Order: sequence, then C-alpha cells, then structure tokens
Amino acid sequence: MKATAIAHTNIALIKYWGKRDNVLILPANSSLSMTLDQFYTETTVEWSDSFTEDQFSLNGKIQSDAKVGRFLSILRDQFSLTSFAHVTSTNHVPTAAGLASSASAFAALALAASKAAGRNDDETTLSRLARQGSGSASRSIFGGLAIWQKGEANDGSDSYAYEIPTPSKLDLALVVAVVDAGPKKVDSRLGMQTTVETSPFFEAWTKQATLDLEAMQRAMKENDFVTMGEIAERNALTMHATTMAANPPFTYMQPLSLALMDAVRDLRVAGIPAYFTMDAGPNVKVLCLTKDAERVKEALSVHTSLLYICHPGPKARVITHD
Ligand SMILES: O=C(O)C[C@@](O)(CF)CCOP(=O)(O)OP(=O)(O)O
Repeated sequence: MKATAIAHTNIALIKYWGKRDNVLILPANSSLSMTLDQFYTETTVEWSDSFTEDQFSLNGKIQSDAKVGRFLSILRDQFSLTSFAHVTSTNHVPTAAGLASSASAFAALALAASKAAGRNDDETTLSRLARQGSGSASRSIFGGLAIWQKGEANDGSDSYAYEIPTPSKLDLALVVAVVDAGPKKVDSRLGMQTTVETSPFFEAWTKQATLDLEAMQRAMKENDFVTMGEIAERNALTMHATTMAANPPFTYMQPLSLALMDAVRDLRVAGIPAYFTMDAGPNVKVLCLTKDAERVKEALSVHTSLLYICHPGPKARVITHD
C-alpha cells in the first residue's frame, strides 16, 4: 500500500510558541497562518509487512530522524497497523534557503501515510494527526489562511486547525527574505521548551497572543490590512521577546534580520504598508499586498539576494495512490 502527497509550508501571523502538553503536542495558545504557494514537501509512504524496519529518506538520502520515527509509531498505533513504513520525502524549497519546515513535512507525511493505509481520514482528523508530528503541521493540511485552535481537552481531541476565509478585498503576499541558510542553532521545539520553563514573559505571551488572534480576525473581517500587519509584526516581536528573557537567554535574530526589519519600517515611512514576521530562525518574512510585493523585494534586495514572493497556497493533496 503506497501513496504520495504534497503539503505546503505555512508562516504564522499569530505564532504558536509554547506547549501545554509536550507528548501530545498541545499548544498554550491558538495560532493563525498563511500556507505558502512557493514551498512544499512531496512525500511517499509505503506500508508493507515485508519491511523489517521503518526507513526514512529525505532529498534522496536515507537518515534517522527521531521526530519521524516517533511519528510513524504514532500513526501505526492510530491506524492499528503492525507493518513498517518506507518514507521518501523531497523538500521543494530553494536550496540552502533554511526554509525546509517541519510544517509541510509532517502534513505531507500524515496525508500520505493515511492514504497508503487505505483510509479516508477527513481534514480535521488529518490535522490532529499532523499536529502530533509537529504542531505547525496541523495548519498545512489547509490552504490559504488557517487557525489552529489550541483546544481545551487533555487528549488533544479538540486541538486541530481549520481554514478561514482570506479577506475578500485583500490580495495578500508574503516576501520571504533569507538571512542565513545554515541550520538553526536552537530548534523551535527546544526553544519553546526553554521559554515555557524559564521565561518570565511566557504567561504574558499566551494572554497577548490570545488577544492578538481575536483582533486579527476582526481586522480580517474588515479587510483592514494595516491593522492585520501591525498585529502580526507586534505578535512576532512579542514572541521573540520571550526568548530574550529565558534562562539562558537566546534570540533567533541576527544583525541582518534587524537590518531587514529596519528596511520594512522605512518602506512604511515611504507609504508602503509592509510588516515583518520571524520564526525560530533569522529569516524575515514580510506581509504586504501583491501590488507592493516587487517594491518590497527591491527594498530588501539591498540586504539579501535570496528573496521569494509568495502568495496563499493550496491545501495538502494526494497525487498518487496505489
Ligand atoms: O509556526 C509558528 O506558529 C511559530 C514557529 O514557527 C516558531 F516561530 C513555531 C513552530 O513550531 P514547530 O516547529 O511546529 O514546533 P513543534 O510542535 O515542537 O514541532
């Protein structure tokens, strides 16, 4: 039983940062993201009783990846399977872009594994599954804009994402500026954990992120792009503030990240509504309107040549099944 699926990466405008349950990967706050059209993962899964162990290859190289291994065990258990799986994954992101996200990887893996097991899981089930591989993957099951509701139940049954309408009058773009292609120094899972355990700002973050999500949804309903951008930028900086107060303190920001942020502020002074966000890495992503995307790209090209104009992308989908 074999299937291939594609899922696109997503960038959060209201961040997921901190878990309330590390085993089930349940978040401390709800989040909102945009699935990107430019970057995706293509994954083939084959379940077979003839395999003697799970096997995972990424971009043509067999490797052992603890998160993938753990996720395959979760899937085997939830699918009541006893066979092993061979997983072949290819990240379609610009080489050395440092953008290969776990979001697209685990969403594609969840969908391909489900289909290869002969199942017809609905998107809510797939989102719940993908979440157990990597939290942000719960959102990549969907295209366009999605909210991952944190849920209240201790078993994670109500912690999954769903698609929300893109503001009807806004043609949104996200310009991705690559600062550093190298591997992250502190990966998001460790970064979150250190923050939850040691940052005095963590509780304030979860409260503020909740208010930010409500305000973001109001702004979207009103097609109020400036307010959307202001909320997204402030939410990202609030998230990154928590890491600077952690013990030991750390930050994902590099000098070039800060220069790009200044360039975005300069664009606003010049009358271009553009707002930055950053995740668990130094790259900067700029939310803008499509009509301004080339102007934003040009302004950022002073600092980096690795620039990608993205738009809301498609939902995860199966491309072959046999
Ligand atoms: O995407 C966002 O909401 C914000 C972040 O990218 C960081 F800024 C978090 C991504 O965390 P993820 O890799 O999903 O962690 P996992 O659940 O520990 O695997």
